[in-house]
Amino acid sequence: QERIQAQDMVALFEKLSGPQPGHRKAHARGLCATGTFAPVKLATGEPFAGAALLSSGGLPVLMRFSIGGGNPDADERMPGTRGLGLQIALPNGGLHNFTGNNFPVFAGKDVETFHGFLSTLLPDEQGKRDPQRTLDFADANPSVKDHMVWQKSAQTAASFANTEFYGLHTFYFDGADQPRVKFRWHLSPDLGVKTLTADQAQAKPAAFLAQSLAGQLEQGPVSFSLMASLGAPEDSDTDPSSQWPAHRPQVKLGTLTLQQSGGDQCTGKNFDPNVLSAGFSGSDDPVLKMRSPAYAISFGKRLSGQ
Ligand code: HEM
Repeated sequence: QERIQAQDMVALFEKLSGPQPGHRKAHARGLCATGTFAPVKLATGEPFAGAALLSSGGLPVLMRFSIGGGNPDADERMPGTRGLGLQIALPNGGLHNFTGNNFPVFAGKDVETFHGFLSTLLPDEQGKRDPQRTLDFADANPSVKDHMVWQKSAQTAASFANTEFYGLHTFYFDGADQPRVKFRWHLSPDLGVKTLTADQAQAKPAAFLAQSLAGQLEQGPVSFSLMASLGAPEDSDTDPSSQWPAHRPQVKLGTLTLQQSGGDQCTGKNFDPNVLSAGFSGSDDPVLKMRSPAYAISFGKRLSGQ
């Protein structure tokens, strides 16, 4: 099997959505927001205790909520991928990014499988798409199946504030007075998960998510809990299509509270998920590793109007 590079992924995204100069090559449609991160207090020896990320309250946060795909005018009534790029600024000048999606399992065990899966969505020479190609690919590549099951059942997000976001990859934390922590993170909306039926979604305008979020912010606090699931030795740390058992212990790391939504502070940002604060590191997951070069290529292109 041919090795797929970051530029091949970006080229495929550009084929799927057509060239969109100046826009992100994935998650092109987005909504920026700001807020603060308040960490929980952890006792010495507990997992994550002593992390710089968790050592002081009220850290400034920049967020970008998004719709999957390269179309900057994507219809928000459509079910499917929603994303969140989250950047926490530490007092020492460090940054920690958490960039996740609303699905709990990735479409493929590695970059080649993900690329193959997305390629089945391209139209043929006659401009026709063939869903059977995708089904045949899934039969030959079972690691995309759990994601396809999710996609089939996914409903339209009612609001970004009512959406759960999953980091999918495995990360590590190395701190003093504790064994190495192996974890996967997710953000759980404190207002609860809410989705729309197809009829409810069709009754909305094509763009409603900015207003939904602004309305919720007027009514009261909008927040998320940052959670970490702790992995057992047998849980995969390199395969984002392999879900960990749901009963793994969970630690709450803190609360993310939104202050404002709208604005263009996210335009010049790159929410590269491998930018991590002291003590944290990414696993050898090849999909996680590919994300840094792919985001950098897209970042450079969009900043230069390509
Ligand atoms: C090989 C796998 C992947 C590739 C090649 C890829 C590629 C990209 C690219 C090129 C961008 C645009 C970056 C920019 O212009 O700033 C992007 C954005 C994004 N991706 Fe991925 N991605 C991958 C996997 C994932 C996964 C696993 C997740 C979720 C866990 C994810 C979530 C997001 C989100 C939320 C954004 C929007 C970030 C923002 O608002 O700036 N991606 N991705």
